[in-house]
Amino acid sequence: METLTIAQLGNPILREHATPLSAAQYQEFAPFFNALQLKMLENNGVGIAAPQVSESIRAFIVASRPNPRYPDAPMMEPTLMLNPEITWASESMEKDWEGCLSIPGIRALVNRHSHIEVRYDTLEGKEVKTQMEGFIARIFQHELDHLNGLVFLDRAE
Ligand SMILES: O=C(CSC(=O)[C@H](Cc1ccccc1)CC(F)(F)F)c1ccccc1
Ligand SMILES: [Zn+2]
Repeated sequence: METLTIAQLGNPILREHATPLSAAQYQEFAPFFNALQLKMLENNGVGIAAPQVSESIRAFIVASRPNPRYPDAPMMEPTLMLNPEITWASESMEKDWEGCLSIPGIRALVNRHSHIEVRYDTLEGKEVKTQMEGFIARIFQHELDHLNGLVFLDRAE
């Protein structure tokens, strides 16, 4: 596999609606998902979506960690989420700063749901249903937007 390149804003791939994966494909993509996680880590990201490396499939990684901007952000293992969905979202919204590996050097204030309930599949094909709030909920919503051809600037206040 050639090394992954992060698509920058202006690349039409970032504007596509990504394609769902069939469970039969999960294991097939395992090497790609490892490369995707490495790409995120080498760029100090707290998340990354497959379309950002020009693979228009419904998969992303969430990897919250404390950082200067979010000192109280929870430390979590990088988590691969396949065919992710929001099943419930709070009325209450919170505004905070976001960045994007596809739009380097730009930060914007973005309104996101404070609490969400989500579902996704793991690489092993197990369905996970869980609740998220705060920074993790923010990252999930940011990455899900990437699967639907949206970037955070589209929602900037
Ligand atoms: O700007 C970055 C890197 S940009 C980043 O990690 C994006 C994820 C993200 C950062 C901040 C808020 C929500 C999502 C990753 C992307 F672009 F692939 F989606 C950042 C890192 C830690 C905290 C805040 C910002
Ligand atoms: Zn992004």
